[in-house]
Amino acid sequence: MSNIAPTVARQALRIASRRYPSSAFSRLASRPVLNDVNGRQHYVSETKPSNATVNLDSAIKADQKSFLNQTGLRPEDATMPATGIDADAMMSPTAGILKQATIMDQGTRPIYLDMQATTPMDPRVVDAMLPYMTGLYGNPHSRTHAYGWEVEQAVEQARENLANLIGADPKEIIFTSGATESNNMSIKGVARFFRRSGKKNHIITCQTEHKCVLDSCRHLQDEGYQVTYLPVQEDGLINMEELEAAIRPETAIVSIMTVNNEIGVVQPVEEIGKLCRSKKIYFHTDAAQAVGKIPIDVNKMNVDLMSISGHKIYGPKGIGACYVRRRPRVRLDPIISGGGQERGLRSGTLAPFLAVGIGEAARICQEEMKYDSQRITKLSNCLLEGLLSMEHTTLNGSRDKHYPGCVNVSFAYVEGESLLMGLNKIALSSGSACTSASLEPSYVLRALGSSDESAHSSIRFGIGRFTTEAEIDYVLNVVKDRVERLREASPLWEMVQEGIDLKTIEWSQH
Ligand SMILES: Cc1ncc(COP(=O)(O)O)c(C=O)c1O
Ligand code: FES
Repeated sequence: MSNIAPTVARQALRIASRRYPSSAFSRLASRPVLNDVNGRQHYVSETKPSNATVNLDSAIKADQKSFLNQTGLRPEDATMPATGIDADAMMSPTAGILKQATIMDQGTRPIYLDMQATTPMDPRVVDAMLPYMTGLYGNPHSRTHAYGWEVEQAVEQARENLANLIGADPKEIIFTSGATESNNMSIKGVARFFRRSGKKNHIITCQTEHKCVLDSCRHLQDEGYQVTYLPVQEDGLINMEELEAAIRPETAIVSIMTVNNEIGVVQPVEEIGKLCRSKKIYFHTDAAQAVGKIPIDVNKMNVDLMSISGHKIYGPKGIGACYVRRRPRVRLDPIISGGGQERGLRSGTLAPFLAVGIGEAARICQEEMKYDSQRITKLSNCLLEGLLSMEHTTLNGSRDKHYPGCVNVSFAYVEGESLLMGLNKIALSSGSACTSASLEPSYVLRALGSSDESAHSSIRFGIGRFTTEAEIDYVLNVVKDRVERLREASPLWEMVQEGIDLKTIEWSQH
């Protein structure tokens, strides 16, 4: 079907473009098509071939080559440590670094280092989705004709890809709108099922979870549930003994995330799973930041429910999945009722183009995890070594139990917001996207025991599949420069340089 699908889509496009000559349809229809080695067709972007048809390595090399052509730099200059390169010169319109920030052609943009908030869609994902937005428009739940069958087949293939990525059975994958919905569905669903049986009324989670987990628990407290919010240690990890001590006979579910979105620490999920299984308690993990980035096996980890998000794995926004174990069977009440789709757990017509998107994203993640992980680790080490070479600079969270694509660093004696403003040519965040609008210090860093000042002076650098070495060089150079300048302007920094211990000073109150 993969051979037929794009052909049908192109036919639909041709018809639509004849009918609406000045529409997006006609622009799409006039784009040339390339066949890949499997005979699949891909639309070619207006300026360069789709990445679907080129090896990523050669794409990166081609990008570097055009960067060098534009800048006139020699290859050895472009890859050498950042110190010799003037950061502002690199950002000049002729330098091309801004354009390198995005693989799409949407004009110049800041360098994107906010991969925890969202990732750009991989062009191969866009290619896979396109036919399902045009010619293949059937309802996947239609059983009586080909329009339904052909999209159902594509949705099931996507389900299989996701299942393969986490070592599950495709029947255990429930499509949702994203990790927020999957978290709500898992925690509220299990809690409400148990309340009906009147046996269990206790949940265990952790203080550094994503807001949607914490808020789901708060809602359940309003409904009469008891919730334990476990603290974390200084390195951001939970203490297994504290978890064990928190378990009660009435505990229905333990919800602890795999990779933290602010500091990148990896919780001991395998141990948590083992403990929960031995106590016959369901284990849910929010793996939005982990799936596709680090190896995940739901059976090895004894996970019963797992939340996954499309837009964190180079797939589309608005779709995610929930892994719900079948053996032993996990019981939960659906939060969305209706036509009984998705094993009755999530009613509503599926969006096939989004399902195909997350499925293709999962396939690519699985195929390229080793390669991506090596690249990201190399870039991350480079960035981290460079940042930590500045004095009074620390990594937040554990260094060894850590996903390298998330580097959260505290710059003492620098005000975080001023630093972010000084770094306006880099898209960065000082915490999670949903809370960064407030100037409150991050609750995650506070839970690690950071002071307000330290939490305020922290920045999260998110490295991903399309981040380049030149970008990291540039970022390192500018951050060093801005931190130095801000510190030079700080009276506190001057006192520290003079050897005064700030803790011994009694500040007068006005
Ligand atoms: C750990 C974690 N959980 C849940 C979410 C929410 O995911 P979604 O945007 O798919 O609802 C995010 C993303 O912000 C996240 O980082
Ligand atoms: S020196 Fe390796 S990424 Fe900068």
